[in-house]
Amino acid sequence: MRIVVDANVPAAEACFGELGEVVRLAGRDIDAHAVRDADALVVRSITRVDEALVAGSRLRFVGTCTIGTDHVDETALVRHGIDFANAPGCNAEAVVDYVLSSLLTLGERHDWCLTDRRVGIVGVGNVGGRLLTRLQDLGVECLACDPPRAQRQGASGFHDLETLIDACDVLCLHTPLVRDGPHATHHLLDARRIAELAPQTVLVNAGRGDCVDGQALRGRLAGPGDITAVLDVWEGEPAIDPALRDLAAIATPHVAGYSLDGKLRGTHAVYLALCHELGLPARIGLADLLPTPPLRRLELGGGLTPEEALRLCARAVFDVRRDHDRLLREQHRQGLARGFDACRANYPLRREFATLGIELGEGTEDLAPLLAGAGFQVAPG
Ligand SMILES: NC(=O)C1=CN([C@@H]2O[C@H](COP(=O)(O)OP(=O)(O)OC[C@H]3O[C@@H](n4cnc5c(N)ncnc54)[C@H](O)[C@@H]3O)[C@@H](O)[C@H]2O)C=CC1
Ligand SMILES: O=C(O)C(=O)[C@H](O)COP(=O)(O)O
Repeated sequence: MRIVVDANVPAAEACFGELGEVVRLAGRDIDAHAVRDADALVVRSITRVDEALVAGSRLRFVGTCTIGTDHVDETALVRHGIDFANAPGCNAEAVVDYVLSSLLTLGERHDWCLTDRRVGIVGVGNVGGRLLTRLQDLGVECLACDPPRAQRQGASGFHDLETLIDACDVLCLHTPLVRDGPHATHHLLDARRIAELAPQTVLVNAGRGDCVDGQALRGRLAGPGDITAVLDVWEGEPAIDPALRDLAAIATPHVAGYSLDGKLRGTHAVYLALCHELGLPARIGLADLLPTPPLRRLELGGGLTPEEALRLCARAVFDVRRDHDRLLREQHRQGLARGFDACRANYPLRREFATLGIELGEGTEDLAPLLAGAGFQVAPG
């Protein structure tokens, strides 16, 4: 059994190696020729899996170690009798860490507290739902917008996008890219909606680049310049618009979900699906793959405001400013596309907030609900 695997899938040998011969290829180099003799294909989001890729192959399984599936033509796979799996929820916690790190950074820069903001969440699935829970646990007021869920479950608890645009200080997009149909998300934030954002709004896009009209956003940032953008995803990746990048307060190369935990969950979910497909027992557990985190415990003394304590703990695990700086540096060094991809291929070790245990020293016990709400493990000192 020959299994072609994207080079950016961690632990592929450990998982898929016991099922067959693993052939590693850069995601952008996986083409029809590369999969012609493959039985299974394991990708991430940058390989377009369509009729042209699979038609002349003997593939019987395709797995993507990602949440998003917009790079996969599932109809073509069905046509060719190829089974398909993705990894729902695998890196949702990492994306939430990314959003919290970004908002804590902007709060520090602009002298506001996260807990004073009203946050609108567009797309309340695995990512948006966990963001909602963590923000509410932090005491942040949130409004949710998810028309497909509202249609299925009833409108209670959901608002329309216009309400969020009118009422929220922060707007976080966590929608999949859907090109057609009643809930299409392509340019969900189009020129009109971008113009309607109130001055001082913070827009976070960690869904898909095409959900926002980048040209209109660039115009708003370059013209009035009265809103703030945090962009992890872009139209035209990897050759993103450098003018938009330079206008974004935080610009990162599609790495919001790039915790090691999230990536390994993605690999493991697809491994389980392939084992199931082959009727074989899954011998590798997720715990076998996850190494001990480099920082396991942090003890807080006194003297910090709640927001400072939160920022300190968040930055001990993940600091989004590192990824912003790396993107600028690598794109200046290597050019837009190569720099973008290099940041992702050589991504430094990152763990999730939940891997850090926080001990509360005397006088800091009151911070427990806040830090637990942010996702850390909190133990009394
Ligand atoms: N930047 C990154 O590294 C990552 C980006 N993503 C992106 O985030 C997306 C969301 O991820 P999950 O929450 O795990 O997916 P999910 O499928 O669990 O949730 C997506 C939610 O969006 C809602 N939705 C669909 N159309 C909508 C519309 N027009 N308006 C508002 N809501 C709408 C759906 O009903 C669903 O509840 C993924 O599809 C992927 O494109 C996911 C992980 C990492
Ligand atoms: O899971 C998703 O969906 C994502 O957007 C991934 O984090 C993207 O990772 P790569 O496919 O770009 O490695």
